[in-house]
Amino acid sequence: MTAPPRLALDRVARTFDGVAVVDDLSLEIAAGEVLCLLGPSGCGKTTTLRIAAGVERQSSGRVLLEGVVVSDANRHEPPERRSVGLMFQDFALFPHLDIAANIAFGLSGPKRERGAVAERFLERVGLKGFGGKYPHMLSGGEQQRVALARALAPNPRVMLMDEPFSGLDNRLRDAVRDQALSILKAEGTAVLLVTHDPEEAMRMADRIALMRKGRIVQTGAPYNVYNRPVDREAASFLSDVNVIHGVVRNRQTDTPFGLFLTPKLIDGADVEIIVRPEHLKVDLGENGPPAANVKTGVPAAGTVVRARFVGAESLIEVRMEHDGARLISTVPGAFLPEEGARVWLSLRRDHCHLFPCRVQSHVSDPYISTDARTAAE
Ligand SMILES: Nc1ncnc2c1ncn2[C@@H]1O[C@H](COP(=O)(O)OP(=O)(O)OP(=O)(O)O)[C@@H](O)[C@H]1O
Repeated sequence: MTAPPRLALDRVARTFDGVAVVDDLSLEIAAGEVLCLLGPSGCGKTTTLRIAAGVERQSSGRVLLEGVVVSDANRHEPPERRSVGLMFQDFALFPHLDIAANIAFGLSGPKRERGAVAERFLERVGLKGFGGKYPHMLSGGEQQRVALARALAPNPRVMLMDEPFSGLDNRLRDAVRDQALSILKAEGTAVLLVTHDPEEAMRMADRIALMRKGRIVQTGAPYNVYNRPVDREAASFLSDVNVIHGVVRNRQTDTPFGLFLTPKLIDGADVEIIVRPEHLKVDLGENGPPAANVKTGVPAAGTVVRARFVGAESLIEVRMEHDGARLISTVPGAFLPEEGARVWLSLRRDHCHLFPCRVQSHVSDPYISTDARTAAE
């Protein structure tokens, strides 16, 4: 028999003043798994986490820990009875307690045992010997690691983390979160991590749950969420995107970059082809336009309006000749064509995502028929 998920939210909703902040949201997290709840500010991430912790009570739905209902319409276990660890951005260490006492604070049992556990977790986070110091004597990164040790010391079955690393500068953040991740993995803790930072989510998560307006709109491994977005908003939340517009004619969309088959869409439907900057190829075309091929379609010409070296890659902005639109390409290394140079752009067609526009100018429903859509899905 498979073990029940460490944490499950089952059709959870929360309204404030009649507004649904969390709306029919379900998720499950297994032991040793990191699920990142990723979404823009105000989409309901923190409220979801607070419901999981028991700090907030949902308006409807259930919260289960290891298959046991801890909150539904009839019961509500308080946070301290849920065996969940909490770590927030504004983690407050107790200033009047030394580091060892801070870590031992939530532990039960004889003082000596609590002290030994605190020592062990200090060592785990690389702060052996810091037990007698006080919080103000530690750097931000060290304090964050103490907060992690404090959250882990009671051996929680589930760890709930809300933007826990956002107070740290970039380099320190990478080091602290990599260390946190390896400890959490070693402990086999189920982790729900809330963030609005796609890079953090992709770095930390086994699965990302992309959230918008109180709902999860897509869940999957980071690679899949990045490479198979469900819609334009999902694509553009994870990185900058280029948008190429087209209109369906005879079941296909003709663009300056070649034809795209659109068999499910009706003639006249407006479509958007979304492509990330790293999937847009730049060619100087010194010997004329590069040849069209199956992988990259037809190259289209434009003029370089900006070329910048930004470290591991270069960023090239091109104004297209066919419609004046500006497209951005990122290419590895220091490839810097002259501003004003004529170049050819082509698309990695396997990384293009085609969606009907949300607002249509010629048709009311872009799909051929509801039946056709259902059959095709
Ligand atoms: N106690 C409350 N009373 C009324 N409205 C609330 C309450 N808590 C949250 N909200 C509202 O619910 C919405 C979602 O808030 P929440 O903090 O869950 O979003 P979030 O995605 O975590 O945002 P951020 O990334 O900015 O922290 C916001 O519009 C917020 O103002």
